[in-house]
Amino acid sequence: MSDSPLASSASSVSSAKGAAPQLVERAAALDAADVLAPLRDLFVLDRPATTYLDGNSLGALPRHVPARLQDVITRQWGELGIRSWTESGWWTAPERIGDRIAPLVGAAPGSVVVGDSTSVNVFKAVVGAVRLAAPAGDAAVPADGTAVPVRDEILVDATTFPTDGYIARSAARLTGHRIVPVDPAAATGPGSLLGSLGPRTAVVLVNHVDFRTGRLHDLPGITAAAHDAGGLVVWDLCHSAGALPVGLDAHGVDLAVGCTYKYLNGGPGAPAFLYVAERHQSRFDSPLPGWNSHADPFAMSPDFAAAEGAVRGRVGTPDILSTLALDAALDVWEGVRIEDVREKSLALTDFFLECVAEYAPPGRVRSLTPAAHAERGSQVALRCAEAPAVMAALIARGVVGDLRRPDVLRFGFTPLYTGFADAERAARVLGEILAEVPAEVPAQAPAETSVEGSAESPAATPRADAGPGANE
Ligand SMILES: Cc1ncc(COP(=O)(O)O)c(C=O)c1O
Ligand SMILES: Nc1c(O)cccc1C(=O)C[C@H](N)C(=O)O
Repeated sequence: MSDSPLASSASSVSSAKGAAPQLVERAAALDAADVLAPLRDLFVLDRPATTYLDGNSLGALPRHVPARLQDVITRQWGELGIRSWTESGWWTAPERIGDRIAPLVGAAPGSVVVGDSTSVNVFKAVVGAVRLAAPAGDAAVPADGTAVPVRDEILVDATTFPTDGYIARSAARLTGHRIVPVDPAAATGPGSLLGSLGPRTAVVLVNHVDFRTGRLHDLPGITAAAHDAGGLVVWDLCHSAGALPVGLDAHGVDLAVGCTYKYLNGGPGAPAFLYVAERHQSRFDSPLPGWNSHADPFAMSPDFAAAEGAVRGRVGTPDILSTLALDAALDVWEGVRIEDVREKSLALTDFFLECVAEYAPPGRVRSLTPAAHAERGSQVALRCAEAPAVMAALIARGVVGDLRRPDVLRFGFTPLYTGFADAERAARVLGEILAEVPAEVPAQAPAETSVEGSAESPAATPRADAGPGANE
């Protein structure tokens, strides 16, 4: 792998065929003024050969992680062996590392724990939330005999990453609730999240940023509205943790989950995290109470007594190698302000859209990502009729984004290591490829954001993912 400093990458871009000089110069100026630019050297990036825009699927490797893992394996495991559970702090790693993630998502110490996959944590959070809400079937019957509707509905983001939907449906079957699919982006009306809240709402499960379109949902507004209706909210932060300020405590979120292998760079299959608001912790009743969630695990008691705090969200023995790789990866956040990350993320995605408008032949791609900053996460999704061939060609030329079938090109922008010259190069290579790949059908779908101009709400896209193909 070769890494080169920003300056040499900018000069290689400026001499590139077909580059628009004003964009190359702007990219160089923006990179030079970027307060986060020095962090890029903390990562292994195959530059200039590769422009890595897939940190919204798998974050890049921080340089120091291999040596730290080597120590965990050879010294902590090899030499200390079983003693490392105490002497190397293995036993308390899930809550200690949770406390390192907490400030990045606006959570108090003691409210975040790492472990298991996001999917498993969605299960814990949804069932836990249902148990915190008024139990289904427990209708209060007032003196006049009028039945009060029970809280028997789980509202689920209809555009959710599939695993959340599958797990919510299973949780609903187990708890006797019904699933109500809702559109979290629609302001009001039938089918909208806000319009579906009511006295039957027990729990709302929403993705903070839509994995496909990059749309950022209104966490403060949805949380407040769900509470006004008497329900609880579970947020999936996979695409926002480490990409933008979340403010879990400030906005009164009940429970949240997220993965650590995207913007937190914890590595493939790194453990996920679970947030339980302080005010709910004493009543949080995990559906997966394992011995690691017990108040005194080594009592090995047949009776379960839940630990205090976020620790009760643990289940069984943590995956120490992955957990400590994540621990090491989090070092790159030392002194980094998430507000600076957000500012750069928006500037990067704005600039990329501007470059795409300059380089892409008219009408070949349309942005599904909202133009409004308040509605945008840290990725750009472009609808393109020839997306599978185009993404394969992009990857072959060193621009690594991903494809979401059938027709979405996704580009993730990770402010810790993505620069403005990367955005310019990616858009330029995309333009070259689009000029070579013949158009299948005119891409003129309405109600999307044209990269050439105005912003409108993107339509929900059909989902047909079945398994990984070329960078899926
Ligand atoms: C929003 C969201 N939730 C959940 C997941 C996946 O969960 P898991 O870590 O269990 O694979 C992803 C991505 O894989 C995701 O984007
Ligand atoms: N977790 C993934 C994996 O193990 C393989 C490939 C992709 C992923 C992803 O994270 C996909 C991602 N959540 C998405 O937004 O599409």
